[in-house]
Amino acid sequence: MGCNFSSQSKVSDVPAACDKPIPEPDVIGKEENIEPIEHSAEKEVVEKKESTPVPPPSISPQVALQVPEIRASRSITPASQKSEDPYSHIRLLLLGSAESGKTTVLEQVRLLYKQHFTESEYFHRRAFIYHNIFKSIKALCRAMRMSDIQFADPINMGRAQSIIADEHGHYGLFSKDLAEKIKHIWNDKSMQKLYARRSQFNLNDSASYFLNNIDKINMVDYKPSERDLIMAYVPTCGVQNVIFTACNQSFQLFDIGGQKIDRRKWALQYEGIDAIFFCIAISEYDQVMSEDMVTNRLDDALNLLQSISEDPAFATTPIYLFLNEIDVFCEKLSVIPLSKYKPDFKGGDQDDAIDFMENLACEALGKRDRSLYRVYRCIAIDTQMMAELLSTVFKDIAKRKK
Ligand SMILES: Nc1nc2c(ncn2[C@@H]2O[C@H](COP(=O)(O)OP(=O)(O)OP(=O)(O)O)[C@@H](O)[C@H]2O)c(=O)[nH]1
Ligand SMILES: [Mg+2]
Repeated sequence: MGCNFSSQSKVSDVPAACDKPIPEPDVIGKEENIEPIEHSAEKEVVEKKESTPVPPPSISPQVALQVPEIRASRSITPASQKSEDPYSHIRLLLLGSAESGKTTVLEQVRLLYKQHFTESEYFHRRAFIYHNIFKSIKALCRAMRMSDIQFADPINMGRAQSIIADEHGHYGLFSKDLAEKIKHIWNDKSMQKLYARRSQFNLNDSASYFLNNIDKINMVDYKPSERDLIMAYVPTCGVQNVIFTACNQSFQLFDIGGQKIDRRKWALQYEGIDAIFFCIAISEYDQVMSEDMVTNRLDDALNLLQSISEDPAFATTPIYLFLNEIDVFCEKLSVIPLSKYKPDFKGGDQDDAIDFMENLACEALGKRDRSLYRVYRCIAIDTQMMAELLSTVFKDIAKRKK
């Protein structure tokens, strides 16, 4: 049986998705402070501190989007120093391992609670969309090389080799030649067969979404849509936060990078936190961490949840647990049996498998009073689902605060 308070999300008719990216060296550059946005109506503020730089928009897009792949300062300013009166808001902290959906939740909050993106943020996300596309096609080419599948068009073999050999980050418009190569490879009949087996190798969850839209994206005047922003993966380095109003209450939501290197600085953000949003990508049951290529990602996420749950700093702080990526999880189950990785799972349908995952999470929260956590099943890229879920959660938090 699952825990109480679960939102029984529909697991049929969910968007198609795929696997996590093949690990590569960290992306980055120097730290960037994005100007706070002020909305005249409610004076809501978005503050950002990410260390993923993008050259200034004044440079020509072709040149400007070539973001260097250097990781620089990852310093995190303690949340308590980030606004004049940090305790005037209900303070929420997003935690979870890398690629668990934390930033996706934050970006849904921004879309749903009308925190518009600045031009520089669009520019920044756009750079990463090119990078996401290149990383995905490279991962697919590598997987093809390792598989027993041959390209339907033999010319694509040479194209794939050149993609694999290309060490650039590709944070900008693709040349016409490169765009054509990517399209030929992606549209190869055999590639589609390989893609159907994507659960067997690491691939970004949004690979097909962006690869299918490459013509629209590879345009000088391309501006990402809201959907594109939600689908992009921009690894968070440092901390970012958004201030918004819900249930007549002011909230401040903090999002921190979930990679191991970032976790060392998490504790700087713990002061004065009113509730934790913890994300687990339950689809990761068969994957290993990019940091060490050994630790199972789900086990890592559950251990992390347990350590946060048992941290004295959060002894009385409610945890809202988001069992995320239900769509990818359900898609994967038929290809990669859960019992192979979790022998305690004795089989059953999708709902049984989700219940099993929920039980694992509840075990990790085992020492915590039942009134101090809620568990929700979600697909963070689904804006409608998140609208309902977040509204319920904000109401609950506001009620607790009264
Ligand atoms: N299909 C699918 N994709 C998702 C879901 N949630 C997030 N994603 C995608 O997964 C990728 C990673 O999500 P993020 O929200 O950036 O992950 P994160 O936890 O912030 O990762 P770090 O910043 O590295 O700690 C993005 O491409 C998202 O679009 C989901 O429920 N389903
Ligand atoms: Mg993030």
